Amino acid sequence: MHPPDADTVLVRHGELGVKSEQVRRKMEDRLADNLGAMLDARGLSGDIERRRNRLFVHTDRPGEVTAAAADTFGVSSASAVVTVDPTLDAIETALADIARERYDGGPFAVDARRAGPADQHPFASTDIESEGGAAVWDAIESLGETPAVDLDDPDLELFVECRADEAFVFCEKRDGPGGLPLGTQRPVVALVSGGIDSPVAAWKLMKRGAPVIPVYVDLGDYGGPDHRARAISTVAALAAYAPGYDLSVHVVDAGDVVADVAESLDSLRMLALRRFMLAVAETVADEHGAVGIVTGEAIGQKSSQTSANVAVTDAATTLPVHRPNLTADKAAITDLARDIGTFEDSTIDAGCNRVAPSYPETNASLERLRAAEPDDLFDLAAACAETRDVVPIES
Ligand SMILES: Nc1ncnc2c1ncn2[C@@H]1O[C@H](COP(=O)(O)OP(=O)(O)OP(=O)(O)O)[C@@H](O)[C@H]1O
Repeated sequence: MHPPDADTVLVRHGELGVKSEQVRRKMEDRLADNLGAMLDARGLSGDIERRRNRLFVHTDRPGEVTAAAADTFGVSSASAVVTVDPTLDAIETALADIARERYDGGPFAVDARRAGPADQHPFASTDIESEGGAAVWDAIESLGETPAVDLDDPDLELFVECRADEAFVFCEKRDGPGGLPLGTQRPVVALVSGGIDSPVAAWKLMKRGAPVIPVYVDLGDYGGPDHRARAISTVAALAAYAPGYDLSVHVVDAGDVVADVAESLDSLRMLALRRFMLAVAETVADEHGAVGIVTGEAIGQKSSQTSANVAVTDAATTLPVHRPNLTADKAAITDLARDIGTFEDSTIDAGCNRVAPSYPETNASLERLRAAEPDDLFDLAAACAETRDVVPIES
């Protein structure tokens, strides 16, 4: 919901404000570029104006631009605003106009803030709230309704940000993902299986500014075309957050290796496969200048993810393995998957065969694992990675 006359979207970016001037400016540039790409991807137009600690998008489609900003990494919140003179009269008029158009029953509240030196305006923020509140009250009465105020749980919340030269009046603060603008960190390889967890993990790295290079390891008879298609469609859902970035999926055909490992290893099977996948990811990372690998693992969620097993799988690569889900409960990961739009694709029935053994090791030692896994496991990983397919994804 936005003011009927809104022609500007105010975009806030929380964490950038604490950076040094130089870093902040670079990150703001990146954020403005990413927001521009997001608008283009959605067929929206708008002039992006940069001001200290804020971006302003001047647009004739404020609702859709607000939604686009709220999907852009680095944005903490966005509001479609009407801009008025920083006088009590002008603010009251704007508040009353919004109330007349947007009131739909229930209590209201006015929340005002004033930025800048205290003597800049001949009124305080509390004056805006009380005088503005009275104007809203009258506006609701003029509709033949009975107004009520509830500062804690209003149905209609009206906001005012009053600055030296102008005041912004709005009725929604839409939360963005927060984090940092995409592209402000070096890329990482994302091992994406298409399950619930790994797309969420990749999204979390993107949220902190790191572009991802998705890698899917095709398990052959243990996976199949549906499993592969599922992984690709979860990446397509992630790509909606990253217009202008290449999220092509690197599909590595590992059917023979998986079959071999499944036949020759029992309780250590999954750990050898995970190490194989990390080695595949490292090969792709080296080619693309990526500086880490992200997986969807969470401590103890599966037998291959006990704290002991995570330690032995890590030893397969010299790159850092990022596990942003590490301490998250499954329910929280699933909620986030729903919020970011990957859940639906992740839960398509992929009809794959179970590769996990009935009695998996939960406390593996590196010595035992090295002795059991094929001697040339990492050479095989490099060879499979070399012959991979790259599946383009539209963003
Ligand atoms: N076929 C695969 N291709 C790429 N990465 C994979 C694949 N299978 C597993 N991984 C990586 O290893 C992690 C742990 O594997 P696990 O077997 O728990 O995955 P999953 O349950 O199939 O999927 P998810 O972890 O995404 O829910 C995954 O989160 C993912 O990062």
